[in-house]
Amino acid sequence: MVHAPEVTEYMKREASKLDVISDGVDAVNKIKGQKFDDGSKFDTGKDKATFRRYEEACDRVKNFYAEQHAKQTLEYNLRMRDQFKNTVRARMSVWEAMEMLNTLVDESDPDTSVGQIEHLLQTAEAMRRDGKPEWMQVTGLVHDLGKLLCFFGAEGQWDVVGDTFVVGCKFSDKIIYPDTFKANPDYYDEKLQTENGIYEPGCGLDNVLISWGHDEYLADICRKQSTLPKEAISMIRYHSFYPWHREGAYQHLMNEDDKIQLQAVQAFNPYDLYSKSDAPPVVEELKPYYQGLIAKFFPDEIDW
Ligand SMILES: O[C@H]1[C@H](O)[C@@H](O)[C@H](O)[C@@H](O)[C@H]1O
Ligand SMILES: [Fe+2]
Ligand SMILES: [Fe+2]
Repeated sequence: MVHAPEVTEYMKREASKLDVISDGVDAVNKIKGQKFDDGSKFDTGKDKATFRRYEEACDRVKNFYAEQHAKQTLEYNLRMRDQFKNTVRARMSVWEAMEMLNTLVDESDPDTSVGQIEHLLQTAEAMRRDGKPEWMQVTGLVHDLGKLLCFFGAEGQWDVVGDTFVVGCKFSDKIIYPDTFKANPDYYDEKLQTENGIYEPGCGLDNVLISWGHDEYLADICRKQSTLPKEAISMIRYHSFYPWHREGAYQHLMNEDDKIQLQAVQAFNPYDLYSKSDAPPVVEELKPYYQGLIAKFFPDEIDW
């Protein structure tokens, strides 16, 4: 994997800001014990502890996860990957995709009920305010575009949004509402419920099947059709992977490069999560700036 020099430099600066040592397991533990969002200057205007309170969430959120955890099986995952490989659902620009998402309200999210175009602009704007590099701002801008799946024949929202986890090995107890996996057929398959399941220890997360949804879908599109660096692809692919990037699960499946990718994802996370309480952005005012950025990393039209 080639890392552009400016990306490597950026990651070094982030790492030193967060006081993260590059040894992966330690990095996770160290980050877990401290506030890894300290690198961001923006003020949420809301206590950070009030985000992601799933025990107190409304029934909409609880029902969503009950359904998702019952239905995301290994078999389903493989079927979806196969179905998506080499097929195109639509052709449109990044901005058109953002507008299409405008009407979607995410049922899994206890922290926001604004349309997705606003959430994307809030994320990117928080990064811009903090002087983050352009490739990262554009990553913030597009990171949830995979939710377009909702318009492309998804069965519901359970196969599009929500936190993600690994399928094909034991369901981690670091996933929210872990008891709900008792309704998943894989839970009763002994081969799939060992620590490693179908994987080799240290195989690297590139080789691991993450539950199907907007992250896997968009990461694949950006890998193939954008010039974004690997760190950006990881920010997209793992941004919902809270059991890993926040709770430290699945360390036994990581390889050396995943340790670097983890730092990138942790640098991304506060902008995604805490910008949800920012004032709603004025879409038309921001459009020219972000269209300029999009043009630097994406072709005019994308195969979705
Ligand atoms: O409810 C949210 C939402 O669906 C986000 O887009 C996803 O990235 C999060 O992980 C999830 O918790
Ligand atoms: Fe997301
Ligand atoms: Fe998001």
